Amino acid sequence: MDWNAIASSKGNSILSSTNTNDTNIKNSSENNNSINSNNIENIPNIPKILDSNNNDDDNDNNNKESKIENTNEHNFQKNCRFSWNSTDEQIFSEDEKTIIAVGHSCVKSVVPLELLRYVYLPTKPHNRLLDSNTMTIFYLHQKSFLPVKSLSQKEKKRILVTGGAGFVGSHLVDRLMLMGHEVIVLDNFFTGRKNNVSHWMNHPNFELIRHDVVDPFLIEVDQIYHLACPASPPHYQYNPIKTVKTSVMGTINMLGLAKRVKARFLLTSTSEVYGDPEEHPQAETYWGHVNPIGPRACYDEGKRVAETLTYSYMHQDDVDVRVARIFNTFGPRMNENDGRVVSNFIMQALKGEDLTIYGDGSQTRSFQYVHDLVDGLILLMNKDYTEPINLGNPDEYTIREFAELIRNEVNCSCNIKTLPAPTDDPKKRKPDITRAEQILGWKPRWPVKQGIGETVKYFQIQMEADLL
Ligand SMILES: O=c1ccn([C@@H]2O[C@H](COP(=O)(O)OP(=O)(O)O[C@H]3OC[C@@H](O)[C@H](O)[C@H]3O)[C@@H](O)[C@H]2O)c(=O)[nH]1
Repeated sequence: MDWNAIASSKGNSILSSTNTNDTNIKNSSENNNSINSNNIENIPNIPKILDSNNNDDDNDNNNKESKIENTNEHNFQKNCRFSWNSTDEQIFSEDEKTIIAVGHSCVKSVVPLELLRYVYLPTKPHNRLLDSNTMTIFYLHQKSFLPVKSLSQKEKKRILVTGGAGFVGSHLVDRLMLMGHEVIVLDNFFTGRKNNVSHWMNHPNFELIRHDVVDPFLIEVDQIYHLACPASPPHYQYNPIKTVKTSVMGTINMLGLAKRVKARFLLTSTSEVYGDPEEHPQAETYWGHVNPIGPRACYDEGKRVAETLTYSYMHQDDVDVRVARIFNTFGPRMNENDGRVVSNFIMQALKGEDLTIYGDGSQTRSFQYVHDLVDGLILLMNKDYTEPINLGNPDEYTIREFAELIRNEVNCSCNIKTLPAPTDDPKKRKPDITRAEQILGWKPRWPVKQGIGETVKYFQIQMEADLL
């Protein structure tokens, strides 16, 4: 991204201003996604930040067209009158219908949604150009970055995110970066992807390290968000021994690190610790119903041991811990072949294939959008509470209802076909989020339909750009 125009824009530089109300980010370049040696100079989609007062300067018609189109896309402030010092009341637009920001002011995690969308929902990929004639990809050099908050030395934390190149991890990293912290990502890229965080590479606040948490790692940090572990059933069942090792040895290594450098440690546990629940909805006090020798055990029991380890380090060694039990989560950057129901249904619908329901489709799940989860994780990390907390959206669907919802959202007339139910597939799941509401002041803000809309758009963009 060449945002050098930032420096030269008059007055409201998005980098230096704390109130970005008058700042527009525009893409004034061409929208041609295929390239040849003649137009390589005109590499498309290089956004420029211009002073909004300068909008009328350009008399070139073509340029005007592309400006209008891209203004709608990148004008972070147009409809939202967002300020970096926004309060929680300013998360929604004035008509209360549109979400314009994410986060919570009490932990200073509020950032404009448009900034985040700029990296996960570009109309064309920012850093890649596919030449379909020669089947070659040009990777574009990013010269500058989204604006991050300027924090004092006291406020600025060094934060380690294990699994930070994965689906959830990369959204957490985006938010922590925009908040102004220093972020170190550890990932072995089994399910994570460099592209999920490539927009931060070479940023002075960012480091990406290829490392498997199964091996010890030493670094001075203030906080550790421990996410590293494959989360989709086909992925975690692919190599169950490795999944157990990741949960057990990976968590021991990260807890050992937290103990040594006195960092606060947050474990991302899962609703799967409740197994095939006999209590509904599931509160944190429920002990669960897990088959210890079934195909899901490598993940379910792995995470249960990870929780046991976390509280053992707390009691025995005084490690400062947090535990989030994450319920089904979806959003952009899910792996298209990750095998979970949301990405499966969306990809099948976009390709016009049959939607595959496992079993009779009467099993239920409750789906949360990824921004809500990131909000909850940051709140939990920064609150003084050590018991486990459920993070999920209690909006419960049968899988058959969910298939209908995706068909409507994608507007496809695909059929539904049923396949055998997986062994030990939980029959129902819904979080009791009373604790999160009372302790964190958190509840989901994203209606499932709205999150699905963004996710469908993400997969559409990826498909159009031939990136899947
Ligand atoms: O194509 C599909 C995929 C999945 N399903 C069904 O949809 C339901 C949800 O399945 P997913 O694979 O998305 O997720 P699961 O609920 O089984 O596991 C998830 O639980 C919570 C998280 O911690 C993990 O991300 C994951 O383990 C299951 O009943 C599954 O059988 C389908 O009907 N069709």
